[in-house]
Parts: sequence; C-alpha cells; structure tokens
Amino acid sequence: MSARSALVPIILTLVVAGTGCTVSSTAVLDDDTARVAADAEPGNWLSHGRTYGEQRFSPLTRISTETVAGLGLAWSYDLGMNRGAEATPIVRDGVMYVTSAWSIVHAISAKTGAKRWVYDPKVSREVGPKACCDVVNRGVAVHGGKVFVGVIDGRLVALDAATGVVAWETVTVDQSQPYTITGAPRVANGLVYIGNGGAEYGVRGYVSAYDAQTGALRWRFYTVPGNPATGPDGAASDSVLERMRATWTGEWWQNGGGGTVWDAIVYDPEFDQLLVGVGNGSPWNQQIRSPGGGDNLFLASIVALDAKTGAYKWHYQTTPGETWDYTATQPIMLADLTIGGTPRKVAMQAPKNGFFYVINRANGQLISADPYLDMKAAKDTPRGAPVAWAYAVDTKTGRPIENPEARFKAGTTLIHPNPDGGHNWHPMSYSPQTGLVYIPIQDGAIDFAHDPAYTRLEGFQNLGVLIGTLPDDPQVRKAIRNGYRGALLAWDPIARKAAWRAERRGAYNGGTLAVAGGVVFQGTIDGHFLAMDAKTGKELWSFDNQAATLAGPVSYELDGEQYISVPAGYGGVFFLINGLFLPREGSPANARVYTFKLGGSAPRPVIQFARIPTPKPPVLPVTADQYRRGGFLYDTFCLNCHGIAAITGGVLPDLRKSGRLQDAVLWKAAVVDEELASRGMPRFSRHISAADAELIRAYVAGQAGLLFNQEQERTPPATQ
Ligand SMILES: O=C(O)c1cc(C(=O)O)c2c(n1)C(=O)C(=O)c1cc(C(=O)O)[nH]c1-2
Ligand SMILES: [Ca+2]
Repeated sequence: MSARSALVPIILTLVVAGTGCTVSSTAVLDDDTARVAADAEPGNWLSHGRTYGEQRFSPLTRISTETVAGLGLAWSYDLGMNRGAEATPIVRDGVMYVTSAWSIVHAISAKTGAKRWVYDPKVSREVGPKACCDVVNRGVAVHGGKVFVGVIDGRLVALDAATGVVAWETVTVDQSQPYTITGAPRVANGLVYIGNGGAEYGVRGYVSAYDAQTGALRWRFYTVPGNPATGPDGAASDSVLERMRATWTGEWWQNGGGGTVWDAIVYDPEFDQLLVGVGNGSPWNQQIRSPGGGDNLFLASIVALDAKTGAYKWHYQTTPGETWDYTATQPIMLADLTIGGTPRKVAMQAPKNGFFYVINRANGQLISADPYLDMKAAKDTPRGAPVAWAYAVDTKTGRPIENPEARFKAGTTLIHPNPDGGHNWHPMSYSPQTGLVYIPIQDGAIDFAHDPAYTRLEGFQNLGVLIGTLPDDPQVRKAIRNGYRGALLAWDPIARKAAWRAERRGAYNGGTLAVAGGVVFQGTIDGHFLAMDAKTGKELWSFDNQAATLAGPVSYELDGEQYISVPAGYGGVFFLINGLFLPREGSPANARVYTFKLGGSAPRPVIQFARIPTPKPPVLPVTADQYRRGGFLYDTFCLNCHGIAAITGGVLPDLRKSGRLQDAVLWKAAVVDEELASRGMPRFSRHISAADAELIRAYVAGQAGLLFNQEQERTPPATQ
C-alpha cells in the first residue's frame, strides 16, 4: 500500500469520538485524522482501542441483543504456536493484522481468514527467560501503509502493510539488559510510540517516540530517575529529573528502579498529549529499593506528555511508594462524562491496585477514586484474613489512605489484591449507551514477606519479596484455589459503583468489547467466548473456543456483514505460573483467531489432546529441611516458567512428568549444565550448584508424588 492510498478522501462530517463536537468540512483524511474520526469508518478497527480514546465501543448495530443468538463461526485462523494470545487485531480495508507470541505478525483476509503474509522477527529463544509473563504480544499499529510491531527482544519493526516486507527496524533498548516489549505501539502525529517491560528483573522504564517514516528516535521519556552520578540523560524527562529524584532514597538505580511502560499508551488528540501508564518498582520491595521511603515518582502513575516533544505535562500517582507490583500500566480510556452537571474530559483507569480512577485529563487532577474490589472484606482464608493495602483514596489530596500493616514490615502479610492485580492488561470497554465500563476483574490475596537475604541476581527476577511456598496439604490448596475468583464488572463511573457483576469460573478472564447493538463480549480463562446484555449482564450467547480467550475482541463490517473477532490460546502468565488456579486444563493446541458473524457455519476446529499419566516419581533421601530448601530454590528459579508447586498450565514442560526427573544426571544436565539454553531454559550454572539441583529435584519429585497419588485414587491400577 503506498502512502498515497492510505489517504482516505471523504466529505467529512467529523464527529470527534465521544466529544459531541461536530466539524463539517471537505477534506482528505490522513491516518491520524481517520483515527480521530473513527466513527466515520465503523467498518474498520483502526487502532488498538478502535479510536484514539480506546473505549473499545463499536457503533455497528447488526449484532444486537435481538440477533446475537444467531452468531456462528465465520472462520478461524491457526496462529501456529501454543503460546499466549493477547493481541487486539487491527482491521483495515478487509485485512486483519494480528500478532502471536514471539511477536510474529499475521496479515489475514478479514472476510475469509485466508493468510496474506506472515512476518517472523526470528527472536532467539534465549530471550524467553527475560519475559516475566510469557513471550506474548498485544498487537500492532497500522499507519501510512506500514504495520508497526514491538518485538519481545526490544526491536521496533515497520513492515510494508501490503507485503509484510521490513521497511525499517530499530533496537529500542539495551539488549544486554532484561528489557522486553509485549505492548502494542500507538501512532499519532507521524510518530510511533513504544514502551517496554522488565521491572520484575531490574530495568529503568521509559517510553520513546520514533519517526513513522524513517524509524529515527524523536524523543524519550524516562519514568524513573537514573544514577545521579551519571547526570541528566539528554532526554525529554530531564526537566523533571530533579523532581523525580527528590522522591527516591538510597541507591535505587542499582536495580533500575522499574517504572516500565509495558501496556497502556494513549494518544489524546484534544490536548495533543500522550497518557502513559507506568509500572511497578524494581525490586518490588520498597524497603530495599528506596529504604528511606518516598513516593518514588513516576512509579504506578499515569503521566501526561506533550505528544510531539515528550515534555512532561502532569501526572497522577495511583500508588505512592509502590511495593506490591501495583502497576498503573492497565488500559487507560478517554471519555467525556457529565459529572454533577458539569461536562468533564476524563481519563479512566482500573489499575492493579483495586481502585477505579476518574482523572481530569486537562490537568491530572483526581475527580474520583473508588474501590472496584471489596477492599473491606477481611474474610478469613486458609492463610488468615487478607490485608487490603488501602481502603479508600482521599479525593482532596488524591492520596490513598493506606493500611499501615500492608507494607509487610513485621513478618508475613497476606496482601489484597495480589500482584496479578484486581485488573490486569485485559482490555476494558465503555458503552456510551449504558454509561458503563466493562472490567474483567479478579479478587485474590497472597503472602508477602521482606526478603532479608536479598541480593541482585543478574538476568533473573529480583523482587526482594518472599511469596511463600504453597503448602502440600491438598485441602489447603483447594481452599486457596477456590479463594481466587474472577468476574466481569459493569462499573458506573459517574455513580461510582458497580451496576452489575457476573461471576466467572476462575480469575484472569478476557478483555471486553461493547457494541452499539447493546451487547458486551468477553472471553474467559476456561476457554469460552460470551455475549451479554450490556445493561444487565445476562448471558445471551456463548461459544466454546477450547482455549483461554483473554485478548481484546474487535468488531468490523465487510460487505454488509458485521464480524466479531478474538484471538484465543493457551499461554500467558497464568499458564506458566498459575496452573493451580486454572479451571480447565491447558492443551498443546495452537492459538487461533476465532471470527464470528450472524449465520456463520464454519466447523469448529477439532482439538484433542491426550492426558499423559504421571510416571511414578523417584523418592529422594532428603530431610524435611532439605525438601523445604528445594521448594525455596524451586520458587526462586523455576516457578516463573514451570508453575507454583510445579503445577503447569500445559504450555511449558510439566516437570512432574518429565523423564529427566527420574535421573539425576539428566536433571543436572538441564538445570546446571545449560543443555537446554538454546530452547529457552535460563543459564543457571552460576546460581544453582549440583547439590542444590538435587534438592530441587527432590521437591519436584514430592510434587509429582502428590499428582501421582491423586491419579491413582481416581484410576485404581488394574488387578491381574
Ligand atoms: O513490570 C513489568 O515490566 C511487567 C511487564 C509485563 C509484560 O510486559 O508482559 C507484565 C507485568 N509487569 C506484570 O506485572 C503483569 O502482571 C503482567 C501480566 C502480563 C500478561 O501478559 O499476562 N504481563 C505482565
Ligand atoms: Ca510488573
């Protein structure tokens, strides 16, 4: 596609989305204007959240509360691998651009699902261990005949939209550091905006703007201060460097400080500003990171920057002195709301910390903040009563009223919400018809304790927090599992309370889409795709996608037919770490894009997988203390990929069933001798001794024993 054909000439009645402001003129729509006027192109889904305001509301009406029961599969497309599917597809002029894990871009016919081209950035699998939460990707941006993708190894690549051929590529990070990119780029003003991740490992976060035509860096804004000894960065953030530094203590730069911009970046055309969501501190534990306390700007904040220059405009910090992985990277949405009779231009966010924020986007002042989780419910759990980090936010000062116990200074504290957050990256949507924001939420708590023996491990997660090994007792496990719940919440940002709540089977459910036909769509962790009445939450339709459906669904129209499309796939952080909490077993089936239309009758792909019985594990002669130490080492080095208590989500190898578990030599070859490094196993030789590897094996063998016994109880061995 040439740059010229990307210009859309129309007689323009430009309704600036959500503003009610109508401008009439004859004009040529360039890509940026087209996104502002996205309602003039309801058939397309032009950018991550459809419009710049990212409300994920489609004005299309054919699929409605009346007709939705007639939805059927139009086509499905195999994304070629069984890793997490988190991308929001972009649909433009009959072509869908969607990514799979490992940052692979697929261009597909939006009508038939036929492949146009595939671009694979060929990332070394050794990069995998740098990703805290699987090698996922949340999608591309399309602009001026190019497709932009952030690559997990830190590259930003521009492709020719017609052919998938690389137009330019640039490295946006120091690749010797544990930086990753999982978020979707955004484009405005001829600039491509991209952030990065890595705050679990230890990096310094920033957001950058690149020239969409040439790939040249135009500006960069660091979200946390660097080592004062090295002076200013020559970056757009320099003007607020002193202000940031004044809120930090100790030698925070030793582990980067964190503050990664790994998901939300929203362009606000009305103020020509970029709103970026900033992540958690690095290490998590503020007692280690910034021992004298302080707010640690701009962690866990929404920061507004001049979109052309990156100059600081304002910020709002959701969690001052962040210490629980409470990122404010969650999706940010722009809207015009009339609050108390006054029209307000607002930004809305439901960050991990459990509160829903409405912010005046002219100046960053807090309008309201209310708990979307029940922060006061101090229900007893098998691990005691959870401690909510804060019960309320003082709207006058904009600061939370913190619970003094929550900073885990005295022993182990059960913190609510847990680091998955009350809401994570899963996109929320807003229907201007109902006035409700549809938020996938979850409600769980986890033990936090200060790690007195913390030392930075180069290339590994550095949290400074002990989370605690899962007890072996099956009854306790069951209770912990049942205590972690998920729901879809319809939140009224003006009334400041939920209008309805629909329970889900398990936590970490999918993103939402609202359509003008009065329907809300959501995928679930247990593999279904649901349509609900936007007013009431009543379920109107469902489809078994056979794979966790977490990505942001989209809607588009072609030749008079409306489509709903959503990627689905096993993978993502829950399938690595949180196997314990999965309501449905993972499968090795590939991720797929599922696309629906009224009367669609494509057959559902047949996915079968055999459950492999657990071999009888070896019994290793270790003491109870050694077993516990094995568990501790497992939690430190293995849990992030192979799951809590070696319970896998089915994506990476199940160590309990691994042949290597049976044999000390084979086990050591993988764990210590780096035999599997090229396949993505971290290089542990400097950190795990042969003796420690045996203790880890003893722990995993113990966990395998629990599963083996369960299976034997279910299926008694045949008698001869
Ligand atoms: O601090 C970071 O840099 C960072 C990065 C990412 C990421 O890039 O995926 C996640 C997180 N943190 C995180 O805290 C988190 O809960 C999370 C969930 C997911 C996911 O894709 O499911 N990514 C991330
Ligand atoms: Ca994080």
